[in-house]
Amino acid sequence: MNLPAQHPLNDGRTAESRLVRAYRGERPEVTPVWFMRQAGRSLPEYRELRVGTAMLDACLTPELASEITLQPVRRHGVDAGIFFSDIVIPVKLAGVGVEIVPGRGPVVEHPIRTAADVLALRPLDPAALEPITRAVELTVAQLGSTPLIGFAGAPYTLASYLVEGGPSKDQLRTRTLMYSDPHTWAALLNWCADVTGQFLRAQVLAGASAVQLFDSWVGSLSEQQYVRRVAPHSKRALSHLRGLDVPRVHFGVGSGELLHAMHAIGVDVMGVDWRIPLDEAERRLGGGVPLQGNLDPALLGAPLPVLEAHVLDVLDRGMLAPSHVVNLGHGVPPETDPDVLTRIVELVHSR
Ligand SMILES: Cc1c2[nH]c(c1CCC(=O)O)Cc1[nH]c(c(CCC(=O)O)c1C)Cc1[nH]c(c(CCC(=O)O)c1C)Cc1[nH]c(c(C)c1CCC(=O)O)C2
Repeated sequence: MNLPAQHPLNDGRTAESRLVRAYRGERPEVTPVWFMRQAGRSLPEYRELRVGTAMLDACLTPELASEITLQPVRRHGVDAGIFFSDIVIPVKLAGVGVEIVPGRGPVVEHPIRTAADVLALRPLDPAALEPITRAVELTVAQLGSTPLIGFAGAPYTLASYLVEGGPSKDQLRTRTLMYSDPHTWAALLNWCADVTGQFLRAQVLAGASAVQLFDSWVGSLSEQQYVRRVAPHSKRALSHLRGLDVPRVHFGVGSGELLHAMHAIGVDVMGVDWRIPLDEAERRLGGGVPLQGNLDPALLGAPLPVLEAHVLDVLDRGMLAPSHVVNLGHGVPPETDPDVLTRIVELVHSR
């Protein structure tokens, strides 16, 4: 491994954690669990800390980003922290005007739609990643033997925000660009792959013990277009982790038809949304792939006995995979009662 000697995976702090073992395909006695968007608006302590600070400013203030990352770990006893940041941070650090509008998501000042727009994109100066490095270092020092998961947005999902200028239902303009101007498309996705790959590498070098590549909106693509026009760029993003032996997780919403192709870019673990059961995901992947997921976030608001039965069903189906990390099929909805998340952690750990 080319990880720094004092890296948590190298110095033994996290290598034997339940999460890292499960990501490597072992079955620890207790199934690990964490939640996408575990840090954030479901927590009153998060809302309190965020008062008066814009989302992306919070991400770039190391002490704040670190504290927000730690909050759900302390509160719920989850098996990992997920670094508090956002997929658009590397885009912003490369000089693109982007902010996060509360309740809406990332909004880009000048959407990127033409060859000239793509040509004008600047590379990311590695020095700009300093606040990320610092925040990760502060966080892993506090986490001790609990692993930190680093993450980044995959090129397609990032490009969808750049082209649409904000959140969109089915990435229509983005897909139109993909069909109409393959050269501009490839240049844009390569740029996204490099900034997002640099962001990912910085987190691992600073101490993250695993990474998750979020291709959240990949479900709007056909498998054929994914393989031809997107997968090579996702691979390129991961190539920035060359020489760094950390488990790689890949996840997209509505990606049931793409599981096999998404796994084939060279990842260790597949995240599954709630639309197909884990035994079906296992079948589609042809067996042998560790799985993560896939509680339906809608059930967080259901009566406790209904939710608990669902958790047990997901655990049962996960037994068919070589290993399983419990998570939601997408992020924690902001209106979730945080005690419900704590209850899920207790239930998973008690089985
Ligand atoms: C698509 C995407 C984005 N950002 C992210 C993705 C991929 C994951 C997914 O599919 O949800 C990734 C992300 N964004 C955030 C995290 C933090 C870590 C965690 O999961 O706890 C992670 C992993 C913080 C955040 N990122 C955002 C928030 C909410 C903003 C706030 O609290 O003010 C948080 C906690 C903002 C954001 N950023 C983005 C969206 C769609 C939104 C939501 C808009 C809203 O509902 O307000 C883009």
